[in-house]
Amino acid sequence: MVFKLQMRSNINESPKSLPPAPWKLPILGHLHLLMFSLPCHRLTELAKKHGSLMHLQLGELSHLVVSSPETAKEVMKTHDTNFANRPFLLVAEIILYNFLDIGFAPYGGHWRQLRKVCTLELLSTKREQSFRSIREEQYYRSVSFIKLLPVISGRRAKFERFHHDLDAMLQSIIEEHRSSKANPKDNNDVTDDLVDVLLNLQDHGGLEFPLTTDNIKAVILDMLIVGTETSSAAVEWAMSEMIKNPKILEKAKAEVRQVYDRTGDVNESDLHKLKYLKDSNYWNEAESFNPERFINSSVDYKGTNFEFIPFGAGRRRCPGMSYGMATVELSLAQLLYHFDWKLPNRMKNEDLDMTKAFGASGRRKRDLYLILIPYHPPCVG
Ligand code: HEM
Repeated sequence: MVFKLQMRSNINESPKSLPPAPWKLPILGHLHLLMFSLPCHRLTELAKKHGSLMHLQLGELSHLVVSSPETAKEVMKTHDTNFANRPFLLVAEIILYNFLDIGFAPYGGHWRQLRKVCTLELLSTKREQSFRSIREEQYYRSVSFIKLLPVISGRRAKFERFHHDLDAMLQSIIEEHRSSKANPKDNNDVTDDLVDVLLNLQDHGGLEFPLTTDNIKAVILDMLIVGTETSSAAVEWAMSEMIKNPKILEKAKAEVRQVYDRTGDVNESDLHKLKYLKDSNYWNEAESFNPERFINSSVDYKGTNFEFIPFGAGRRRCPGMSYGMATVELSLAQLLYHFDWKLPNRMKNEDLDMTKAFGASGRRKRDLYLILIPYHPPCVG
């Protein structure tokens, strides 16, 4: 099994036109098959048995599961718009203002407009720098809320209470921005941040669909939750894999220190010099961590090579790809540059537990605890 991709489709196809499927239960469909182990592992087993294209019924939605890059390309060509819709999630309905964000918006004009705003106004290179301060500030304000997400276990009343608190926080952020816009003298910040940009678009954007305040709140949540969860999960896994494979850790550390030792300043502008760090953990022997496989390889991560699609593919592929890559690479470069790392309590590297948690961003099941030893660069005292 070299590749696996789950695609969603709610087309009412007749059973005859659907690809092969495992046996299913009357109401659950195939849900029971994914409940007792990690979906990615279970799907791999099922694909081995049923072929490179199978059909799974999960509740009311029909899913196509594709397990080879060639089949994926073919299927995307013929069914592209069907895969542009998201599955229904109660948590997204309640927390994201009835799907008013980008990530869960149904495919159509409204989503297209938000996606354009996101790509051109929020995640453009020009904006990236000016958003750094708000990302940090708002990240800390909301992190305690975000941490609660996995604890909430599927009940409408709990989601609604959570949404109520989150909404109050977002409302106060918006009001603060409105009032500092109205009183520019009290405001020391000269650059527009993410909220300012969205409020400006709401007031003067000339958009096809009006940008409501709920829209703005939902988009802020997308940027905070999607943007931080995915990047931090990637950093956490990369660190775990390197701790488990000390030779790789040494190589990555040596490269980072060779590039940055001259100044001691780990900045974004020299990231392109790090060849080894542009890692990942999929593919041939998909379960083994082997960054070497990407060196001199023509396969990239941008969504056209279906062997490797960490950011998705097609119309809904991740608009935060460049930003996410920069965040992950810079965080790893800083962690590797400034510290040496070891496991606590004389734990052996090979004993590090690598179990994945059940969930969308695929985090570690158990937190990663490491001892850090500061590194003193030769040039900077
Ligand atoms: C390493 C970091 C990241 C990874 C691995 C990642 C991965 C993904 C994936 C797999 C998707 C679904 C794509 C599909 O359905 O085909 C997605 C969607 C999305 N991502 Fe990311 N992402 C990352 C960082 C970010 C950042 C930093 C932001 C914004 C600040 C962001 C914003 C979004 C949004 C808004 C969507 C929904 C797009 C839509 O539905 O049209 N992501 N991401």
